[in-house]
Amino acid sequence: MNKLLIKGGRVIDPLAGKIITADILIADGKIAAVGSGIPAGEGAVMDVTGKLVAPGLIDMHVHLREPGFEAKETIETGSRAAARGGFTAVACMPNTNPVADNEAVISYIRSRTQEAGLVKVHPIGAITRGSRGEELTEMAALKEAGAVALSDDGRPVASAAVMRRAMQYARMVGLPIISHCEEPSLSKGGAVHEGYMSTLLGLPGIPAAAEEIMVARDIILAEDTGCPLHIAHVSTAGSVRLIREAKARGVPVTAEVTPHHFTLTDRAVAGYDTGTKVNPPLRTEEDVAALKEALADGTIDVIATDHAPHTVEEKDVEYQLAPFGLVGLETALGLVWTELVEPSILSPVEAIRKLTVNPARILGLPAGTFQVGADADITVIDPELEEVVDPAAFASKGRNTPFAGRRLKGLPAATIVRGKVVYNRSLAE
Ligand SMILES: NC(=O)N[C@@H](CC(=O)O)C(=O)O
Ligand SMILES: [Zn+2]
Ligand SMILES: [Zn+2]
Repeated sequence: MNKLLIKGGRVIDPLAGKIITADILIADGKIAAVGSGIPAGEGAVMDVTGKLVAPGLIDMHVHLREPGFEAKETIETGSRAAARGGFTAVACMPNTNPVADNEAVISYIRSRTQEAGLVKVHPIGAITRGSRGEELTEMAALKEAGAVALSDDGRPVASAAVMRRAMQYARMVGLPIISHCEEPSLSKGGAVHEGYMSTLLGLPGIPAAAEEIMVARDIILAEDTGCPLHIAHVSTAGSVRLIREAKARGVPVTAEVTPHHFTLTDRAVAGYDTGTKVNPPLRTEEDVAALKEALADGTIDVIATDHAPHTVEEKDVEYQLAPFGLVGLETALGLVWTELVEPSILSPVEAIRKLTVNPARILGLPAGTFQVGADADITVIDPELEEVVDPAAFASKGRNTPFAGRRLKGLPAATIVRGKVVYNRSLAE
C-alpha cells in the first residue's frame, strides 16, 4: 500500500467549521484516517507543523484555452498553474475552439487532463451551440460525457426566451446554469467601468446596469423554472442586492466573486495597463465594499478566479484593442488571505468554505471534505509565508496580471491530488 502521513498540521474542517491539530493518513490515494498521533508506519511523512491543512481547493471558473488557443494556455500548463496556486480541481469554461458544445470536446478535455496527470479538470459544457445564443446544446449528452455545469461564459445569452428554455432543460437534466451576466446592447464597445475613471481616461464605459439587468432577468427565470442558477463574476453592488433579495425568497441562486473584483477598483486602470482589462470591468470602491460585505454575510458563496490567460502579444496593444481577461490561479489564495482573512473580513474557515465545499456542492462534486474513503485531495497553506508576485515565475503561460509586484501573505505550501503531491513549495523553489 502506498502511504503518506500529513503530520502535525492545523486541519480545517469546513463542514464542521472547526480547526483541529491532527494528522491525516493517506493510503492508496484515499483519506484513510484523521486524528492525533497516527503512527507513520512504513510510509512517507510530510511534516506540516504550523501550517493549515484544507480540503483541496476548487476553482469553479477557469479558462484553460485548449482546444484551439494553446498559445494562451493548455490543459497541462493550466493544470500546473492550478497546482502551484493550491487548487486540486478546476472547472473549465467552454469558450474554446471548437466550443465545448458536444461530447467529443468534453471527452478530449478529459483525456488531456489524464495525460497531464496533475489536478482534476471538470469540463463545463456550452448552453447553446457555438455559444451563439440560438439553439440549445444536447445537455443530457454533455452531462453523460462528464460536464458538471452549463455556461456560455465569455458571451451572454442575449435572448431571454433561449435562457428560459435552457433553464427548463438544464433543470430536467440536473445541471446548474452558470450565467455570464452582460446585456450586450449596454456593454457594446466598452472597455472599462462607466463612471468617473472612464471619463477621465477617455475610455468607453460598461455601465453597472449591463450586468444588473441580466442578473435580475436570470433570477426571475431561475424562480420561474426552478433551475439552479450560479452567477459568475459578480462585480457590482446592485448585483449583490438582487442576489441577496432572491436568496431571501428562496430562489435557487448562488454567486461567485473573483479576487480581482474584491481587491481592485477602476483606479487601477489609470496607467492603461492592459492587465487590468477584464470582463466584467473593475468597478468602484462602493462596489468592492459591497462585494466584501456579501462575502461576509454569505450572499456570495464562492471565490473563483476566472483565470483568463492571453499571450503577451495580444495584451501588448492599445487598451481598447486588448482582449478582456487576466490570470488568477497563482495569486488567488494569497489575495484571499491578504485581502480577506488578514483583515478579518472572512475567518479562515469561511474563506476555505468558499473555495471547497461551496463550489463542490454547486457542481455536485464529492469533494471539499476530509471524509474517510474520499479522494485525498489536500491543500497545505502557510498563513505566515509572504511573497511578492512575480509573473515570470508563473506556471501558467499567461503573464497578464495586474498584481505584479504586490506583496501577498498566506500562500500554498503543497497541493496533493489523490494522494499524489503535485506541488511542493519547499521542493519547487
Ligand atoms: N473574464 C474575461 O475577461 N475574459 C474571459 C471571458 C469571461 O469570463 O467572460 C475570457 O475567456 O478571456
Ligand atoms: Zn464571463
Ligand atoms: Zn470566464
